[in-house]
Amino acid sequence: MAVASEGVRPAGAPIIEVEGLTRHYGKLEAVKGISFEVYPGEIFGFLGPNGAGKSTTINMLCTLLRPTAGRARIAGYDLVTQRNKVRESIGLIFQDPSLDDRLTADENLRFHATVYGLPAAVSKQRREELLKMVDLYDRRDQLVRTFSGGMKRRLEIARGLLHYPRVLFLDEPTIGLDPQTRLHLWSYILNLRQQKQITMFLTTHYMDEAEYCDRIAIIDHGKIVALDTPSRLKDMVGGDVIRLRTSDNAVAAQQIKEHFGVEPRENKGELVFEIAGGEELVPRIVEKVTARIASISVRRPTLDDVFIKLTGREIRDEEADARELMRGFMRSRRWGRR
Ligand SMILES: Nc1ncnc2c1ncn2[C@@H]1O[C@H](COP(=O)(O)OP(=O)(O)OP(=O)(O)O)[C@@H](O)[C@H]1O
Repeated sequence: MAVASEGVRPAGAPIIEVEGLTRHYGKLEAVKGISFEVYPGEIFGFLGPNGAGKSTTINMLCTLLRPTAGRARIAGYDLVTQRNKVRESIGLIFQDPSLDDRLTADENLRFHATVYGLPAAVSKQRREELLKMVDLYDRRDQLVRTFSGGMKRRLEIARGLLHYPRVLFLDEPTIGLDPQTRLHLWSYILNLRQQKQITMFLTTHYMDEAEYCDRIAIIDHGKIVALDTPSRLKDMVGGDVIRLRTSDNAVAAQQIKEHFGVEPRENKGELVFEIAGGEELVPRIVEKVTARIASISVRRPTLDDVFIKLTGREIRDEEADARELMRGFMRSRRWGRR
């Protein structure tokens, strides 16, 4: 499988350097010798389906999981031999909430500041600054239990930044949140990058979310299959995406191949193919395909199309949807129980 070239490489020394990073769980090779670099101030995304190895990678980079092989440096510190230095340089925001909802927003931050050994005056000043930044200052003395999912995530972001890390790791930061809250949270993340020039490494399986990243590594079965900016990745698809539903897909596919030189694939009863200048070609397609056309659509490629092009599969599948639903359910139960 080809790995897309890294077309745009930001200037300066990398803040995350990963070389041949590998992790086995028994016989399973969950992460298979991946290599990449992230540059200061970048929002770098790891995009891939459930089970691709995203969490395993982020856990290794956060020093929570020991690599089986390979090496990595964060802010110049070696992941294995300088673990404490790495930990001082990073902030973490995980999939599952880790706030104490019996405490107030400010108490949660104060506890974290104590763990990091921040002097009282510094802690007070940063708590104030960060609570304002995530728009929770007015709610600082209220119990986290009364917060919405989006507010809790914002508080987690503030907490992850208390010790002024150089790199913030976010594992599926918006999982289980509704689309509007996800959008809102992203405006905070982008704002944060602008204000603090912080480097962010995040994992996601949401295509729209990956679009916010400066660069994306697409990961599948523990390997990076492409790494580039979202727009350059989409260029790989090679034109617009045309979907066609006909009364006889076999005949239509043959005619498209004959007249346009592309071989459509069948997906859920539709013929799908990529071609440059799709909109202008629609009348000719209608003319050349003799099977009755029930529907035809043309759109610009998405990252989903890139993933299909690279792996032959869609990134979302029903199993993943079901797993995510279950995760949201478990999370709401856990919060409810406390
Ligand atoms: N502790 C573990 N023991 C054994 N296998 C594991 C363990 N953690 C993960 N795996 C396996 O390693 C592979 C990669 O999992 P990982 O959680 O890193 O993927 P992911 O891309 O983050 O997916 P998800 O979003 O579902 O967490 C999967 O096959 C998973 O089942």
